Amino acid sequence: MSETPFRDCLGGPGTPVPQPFLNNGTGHYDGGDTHNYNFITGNVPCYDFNDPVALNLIKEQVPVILKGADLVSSAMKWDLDYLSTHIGGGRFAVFIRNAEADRHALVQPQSSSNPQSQSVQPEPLHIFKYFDEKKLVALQDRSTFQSTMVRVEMTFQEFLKRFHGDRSQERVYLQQPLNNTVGPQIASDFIQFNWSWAAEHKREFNWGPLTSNLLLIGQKGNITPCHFDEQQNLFCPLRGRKRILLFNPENFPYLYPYPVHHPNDRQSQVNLDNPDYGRFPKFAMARGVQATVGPGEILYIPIHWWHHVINLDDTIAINFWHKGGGSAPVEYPLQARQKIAMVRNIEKMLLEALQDQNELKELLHWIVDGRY
Ligand SMILES: O=C(O)CCC(=O)C(=O)O
Ligand SMILES: [Fe+2]
Repeated sequence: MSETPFRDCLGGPGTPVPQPFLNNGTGHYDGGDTHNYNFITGNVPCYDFNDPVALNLIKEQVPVILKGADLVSSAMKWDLDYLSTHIGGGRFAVFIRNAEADRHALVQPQSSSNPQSQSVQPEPLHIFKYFDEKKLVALQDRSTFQSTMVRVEMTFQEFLKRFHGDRSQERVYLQQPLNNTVGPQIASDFIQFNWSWAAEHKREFNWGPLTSNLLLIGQKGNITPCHFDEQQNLFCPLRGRKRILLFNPENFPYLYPYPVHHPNDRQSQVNLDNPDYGRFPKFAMARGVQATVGPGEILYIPIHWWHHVINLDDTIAINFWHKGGGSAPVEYPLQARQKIAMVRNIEKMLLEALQDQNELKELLHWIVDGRY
């Protein structure tokens, strides 16, 4: 119970430590976990599913692992074969990283004088840094964005072919909200989720409505780099383990998020595996916690908490994203998450007024330089 919150959890003392990433001699990344990150100072606590201490932590927006959870018991049988048979003929969003595309990107001349864009090398193949396609279309200075990741919609069978392909040449990550194209067996499993638990606790936690259940199917070694979401998240691994590094919202200035208009909005510019302290000196002040979670466990990722997700195995997971709620009375001083929402709104408001993304930086200097 509460006195030994780490007992019997994947990430707790006495449990297997994630094995080092293997470089299997072919020079390509082979999953696992090399790093003892010096900015990680502790483990996320782990409690029984219905332990009131855990439920209270969620209410206070503190990450926690729930074990013995029966929220998605009916999906514990989901594996690639089962999904392949039952998921139906719909199309699924798949992010693709491809070595050939990276080679091509490297020889493209950079047209801009922007120093950032000239020094950018494509990320290693296993990094899936999310980008917002709508923001990409609206981006005025394209030279500030470089990605060789593409999002392609394909059938599950097409995805499987790529999933089992040569991972030194191509990596894939399926990330698709469950929708009504799934076959009747998956729909029936979905209906059997413990929706009464979810509804009751959503109320107790003061969350808004459920927005989606994202299905994620990733390859061992794939990484979703450090970002935050504007949603409350109950993250449920179904197959394989994930190691997740988490930073509270106070770390916002230390993690250097891209500007709100940038396609990589909400992502950190810092590479956690090789931080550039010259460009991002305040990253030295970042402090985080970690969790290794597997099937039968749920990780609560609070809204505005940064998270960096490492797939230690081939994985299948489903999340429950909820709107934040926000009916709590405002107390001063404001909390970091409230300041983040405020900062984002101010950036959006100024952009709308200026109608030019390139003018924003100068205007912000007008406000601050020599004055504050
Ligand atoms: O599992 C992953 O790779 C990413 C999950 C994530 O970022 C989320 O559910 O918000
Ligand atoms: Fe996320």
